[in-house]
Amino acid sequence: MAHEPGDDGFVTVYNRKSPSREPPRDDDGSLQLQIFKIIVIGDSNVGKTCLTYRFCGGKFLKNPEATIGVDFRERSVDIDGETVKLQIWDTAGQERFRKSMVEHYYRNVHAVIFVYDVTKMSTLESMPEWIEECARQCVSPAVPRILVGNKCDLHGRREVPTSLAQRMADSYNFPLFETSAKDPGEKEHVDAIFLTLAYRLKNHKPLRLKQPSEGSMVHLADEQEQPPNACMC
Ligand SMILES: Nc1nc2c(ncn2[C@@H]2O[C@H](COP(=O)(O)OP(=O)(O)OP(=O)(O)O)[C@@H](O)[C@H]2O)c(=O)[nH]1
Repeated sequence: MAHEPGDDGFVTVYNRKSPSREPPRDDDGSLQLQIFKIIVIGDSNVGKTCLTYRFCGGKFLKNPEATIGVDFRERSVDIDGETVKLQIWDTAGQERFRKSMVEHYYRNVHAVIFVYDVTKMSTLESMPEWIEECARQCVSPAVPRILVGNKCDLHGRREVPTSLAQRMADSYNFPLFETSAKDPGEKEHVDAIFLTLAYRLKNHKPLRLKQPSEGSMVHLADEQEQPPNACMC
């Protein structure tokens, strides 16, 4: 079971290697580790599992099964010389596999990744419903949200033009990324999407994220400081 971090991303973890199972020796006998909870949301089959697996496992997951409830994946990354752990919640897209879990998805979340499939227009069209669900669950507006179009490797089957997705992203003030969990050439781009969020969370700074052209790297630009996740409800 994954640890659930608090609003500031910190959880208390215990040293599993300790033969006595006692906490490691720190000031108060505990080790503080910064963990950020990132949830991945969107219609079934858009590639949420494959994207999270690409980031956490480094590979394209062949033959994934529909997610039931939630799957957890984790990856530790180095941000400005400090290690932070990204706890990725790969959520179920199918209503029947997610309805009892929705509150858990959004509790203490630090960032939300909304995913659609560039080869299926309906997955972009349903995006407002996912965004409304997120709002209904009292996720603070200060929690970063991004929009990701997946399956860009399927060039001949694209239904969603970048311009249309960009308009939707702009209307919500989200950064837009287009990528592919399958294309090995997009591995670094997938990493960059998650690392950008990690940087933002670690530094509590909003970032303007740009994707100037297909396949190019993410560009970051700092804005003013903003408080971390704090539920307004
Ligand atoms: N061509 C291509 N196929 C992909 C890509 N990502 C995922 N797929 C395929 O899309 C299908 C669904 O992928 P999943 O990752 O299971 O989708 P999901 O959004 O997690 O689905 P749920 O668990 O039902 O919510 C699988 O057949 C994958 O092989 C991609 O970038 N390109």
